[in-house]
Amino acid sequence: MPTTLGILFCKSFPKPRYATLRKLYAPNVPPSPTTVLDSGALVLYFPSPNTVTGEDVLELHVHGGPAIVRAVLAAIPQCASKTDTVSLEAPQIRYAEPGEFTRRAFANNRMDLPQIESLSETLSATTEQQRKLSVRGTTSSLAVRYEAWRTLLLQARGELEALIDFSEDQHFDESPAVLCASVADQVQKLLAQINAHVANAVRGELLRSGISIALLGAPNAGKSSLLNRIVGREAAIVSQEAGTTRDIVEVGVDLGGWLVKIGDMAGLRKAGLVGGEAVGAVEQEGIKRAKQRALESDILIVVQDATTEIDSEVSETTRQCVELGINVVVAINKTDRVSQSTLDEWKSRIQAAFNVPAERMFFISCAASDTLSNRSTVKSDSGNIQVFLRGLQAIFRDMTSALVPDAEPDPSIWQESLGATERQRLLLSECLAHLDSFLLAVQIPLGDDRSVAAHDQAEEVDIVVAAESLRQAAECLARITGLGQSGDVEEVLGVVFEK
Ligand SMILES: Nc1nc2c(ncn2[C@@H]2O[C@H](COP(=O)(O)OP(=O)(O)OP(=O)(O)O)[C@@H](O)[C@H]2O)c(=O)[nH]1
Repeated sequence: MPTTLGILFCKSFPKPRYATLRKLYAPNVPPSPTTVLDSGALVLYFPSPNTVTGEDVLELHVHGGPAIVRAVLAAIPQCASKTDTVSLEAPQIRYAEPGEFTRRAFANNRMDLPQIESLSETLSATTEQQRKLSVRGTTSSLAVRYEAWRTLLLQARGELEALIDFSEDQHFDESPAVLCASVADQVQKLLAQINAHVANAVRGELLRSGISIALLGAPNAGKSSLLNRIVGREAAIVSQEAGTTRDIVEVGVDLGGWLVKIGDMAGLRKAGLVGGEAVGAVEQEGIKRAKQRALESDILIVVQDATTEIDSEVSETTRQCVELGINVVVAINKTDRVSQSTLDEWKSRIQAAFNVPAERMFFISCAASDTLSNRSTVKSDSGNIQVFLRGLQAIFRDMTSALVPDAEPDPSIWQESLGATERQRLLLSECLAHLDSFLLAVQIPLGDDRSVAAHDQAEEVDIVVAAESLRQAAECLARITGLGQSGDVEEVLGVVFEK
């Protein structure tokens, strides 16, 4: 196709992969100084197949004036109206549909489906960690891994089906029982790998959708003040009046490269009369929502006023969060109002109340004057807020770094697992369910005590059912890479190009 456009240059077609300076002329009229469209365009020609789409690509870098751009765009379709001396046939020239280059790249095997999904994420990445995550997925390594797993399953299924296809007197090098055991062994190893991959994909999801943080504490503990210090603006109302925050105030912020969603919530206190003051229905509803939000968070920050006692409602909800495995951090606030000896006492009190290790305990003062909006330039850290933020970031790093299975020779491949998208993760979970069915069919115990020893009586094993489970598991992997049902490809491309 680009050779057709040679008519624009009135000169030799540029040497492939060299940036060449060319005048662009109006097509189909004798070239003259009056038919020049752009006096100096940079032209780059990339012949297929090693191009972004796998097809010939011609890039015209013209001067940026709207009139020049308009004239060149108007001239391009005219190139197709007559064949020039170089091209054999005049192709249709039209504007590309949204995402068409990527679609063509996929059709010409220049990109696989996981790469396209990552490209979509690269384009929507807003934080540094999201950028790193999406860049990891733009190589073809994820697709290569899925395809290797699928091949392994197809081979395993082939071995099993040999047992069905051949007659009983057929000679096998291995007995059916040994063969079943060997296939089951391979499947169990694969299952462990996919499980580790899925666990990392869940961690990657935290980077993509943001880490959810809940601020929990008694009324007036300083939750809104802390939120404002973290985000560097007055996102929530701060007041001396207890019970100021009624509903959840959600704020999304980029903290050191991580997207976090912080929820400032109503202060917890028991329903009924508190200090002669009634807790109204609206506040009660706020407290209910606050507890729920805490239980659904990835990180719970308990804000404790250093001048008051620990509230029983706060400690109860915190304990529930600890039981759920939620990361709990305690920020002892208003340190400007108490002595050092009181602060020392707080350490043991917090440990006893919440069982939180010392590195998850921070002594802060939200009343201190430096603001976080200029935190990169602030040298002093009055209020210890920056120490607190660094502590939080260490937790983010911990929660979002790849888990590497023991004795893994190449940890880098597990980094890439973080880049697996939610669609891939769901299909992998489906694949795991089929592998479990397979192991059940060959009667390998499920659960932690999985044994690689196959059932001695291989004749009792339902080989047909087992082989079918392997086929379905392999199909899930095929759907991830776009080798499965064509509907999957269209669905993914549709979602990506919609964005
Ligand atoms: N001295 C001192 N006062 C603080 C500090 N942090 C917050 N305060 C004050 O404590 C009061 C309550 O602060 P808020 O941030 O509104 O507390 P809250 O926990 O959001 O309160 P509710 O919305 O009622 O749950 C305000 O008057 C703040 O100025 C601090 O570190 N030191």
